[in-house]
Amino acid sequence: MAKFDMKEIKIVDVQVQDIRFPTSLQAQGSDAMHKDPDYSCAYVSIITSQKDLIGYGLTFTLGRGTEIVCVAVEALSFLFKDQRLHNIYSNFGQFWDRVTNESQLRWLGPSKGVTHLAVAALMNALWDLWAKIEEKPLWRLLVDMSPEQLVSTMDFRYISDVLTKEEALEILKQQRENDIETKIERMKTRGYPAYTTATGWIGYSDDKVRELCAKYLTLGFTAFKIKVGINLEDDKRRCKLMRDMIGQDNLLMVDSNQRWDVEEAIRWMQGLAEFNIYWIEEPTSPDDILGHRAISEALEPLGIKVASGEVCCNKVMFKQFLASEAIQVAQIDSCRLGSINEILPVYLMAYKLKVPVCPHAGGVGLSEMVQHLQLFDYICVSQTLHHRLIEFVDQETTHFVHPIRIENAHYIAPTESGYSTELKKDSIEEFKYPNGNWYKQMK
Ligand SMILES: C[C@H](O)[C@@H](O)CC(=O)C(=O)O
Ligand SMILES: [Mg+2]
Repeated sequence: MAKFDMKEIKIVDVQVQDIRFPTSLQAQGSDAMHKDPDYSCAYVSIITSQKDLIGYGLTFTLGRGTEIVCVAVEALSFLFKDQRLHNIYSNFGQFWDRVTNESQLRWLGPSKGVTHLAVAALMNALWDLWAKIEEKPLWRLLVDMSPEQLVSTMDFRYISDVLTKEEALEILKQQRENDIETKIERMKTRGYPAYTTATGWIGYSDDKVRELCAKYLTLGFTAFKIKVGINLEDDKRRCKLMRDMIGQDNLLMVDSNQRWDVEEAIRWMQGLAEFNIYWIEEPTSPDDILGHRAISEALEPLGIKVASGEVCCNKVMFKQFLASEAIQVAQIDSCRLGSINEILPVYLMAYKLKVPVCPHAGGVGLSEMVQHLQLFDYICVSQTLHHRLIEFVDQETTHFVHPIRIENAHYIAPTESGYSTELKKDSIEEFKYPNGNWYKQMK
């Protein structure tokens, strides 16, 4: 007998808080374009009529700007208030469409920018709530849903030229016939392989990079990412340093965070090719599909893949990147796309078009969320770990009530109910902006 009756429960309030961690002070998270990122989030609580039943969701931001996303959350919240949960979840895809296409607010997007980040925060909270109602970790909720139920959470408008609802259903049904129990067991015991970006932020000194490489090698990591893009000679020195530390057998990825023009990206990467680079991430404008394709073609003979997606704002953009072979690694982001309703069709398109998904993580809560999604992909969609890794950065994970568990450089399947999105009360009190304790002391 289910603990909660969704027909009885209503949403009574939607609250949003601006939470900012001062990570820029130590150059944590710095890259060629974001030199002083303060890892932040617009943090949403969906309060229900059922005592203590709250859904938490968030979207990742970088300091200034978080308050704008909070205003967008407030502007959308009327669509959630007073709704019965049954009405939302019984046709979740339709509800997603209603929120994403609210007839006045959609003008600010559609499906991109501040309003879409707000959609992600709100819908992430709804997914957390659903998993809590079912008393399951989110990944398990997805695994236990029938293919029909899963498809009913998605919206195929604008992507049915590449993936129809019927095809999605067919893929999910077909994969379910394979042995999923062994895969579930593997995720609980050995976990999902990770790579780390914690070693190579652009503001770190060479000594710090060395020290962190040594630390993460000891922890069992075999794949490392370093930030590049400002000065080629510096990048050569830093890549050599990384290679000297991690050896030739481990993977080395680089990330320029949208720094270059297309031709410049090609030349730059030709200059770094001697360091045996596995992928170049976000080499140019994240909206430039043709540019990514040109870079991919030029770098293919050098064995360098092109990765992108952390700011790819919707399923339509992903459709084009995937279908035009512009990227060889798809990096979905749990807060940039409009939550799981939009992420699942991207996983299915990537599966159909044979592009591995290696999600963007770290940030605030991204690792906590994407572990659930990547586990679902492994168990029910791609069913392989080949060429697949989840990013790992340990910043900000300690602020979560149920932080990620990493063992021997693998994400171990979460066991607690929900989407792992709840922040600790003490962390909120300390870092809420502008009146948290940390900010009061700064005045
Ligand atoms: C500003 C962020 O730290 C960004 O550099 C993260 C990123 O590109 C990544 O994790 O990859
Ligand atoms: Mg990146």
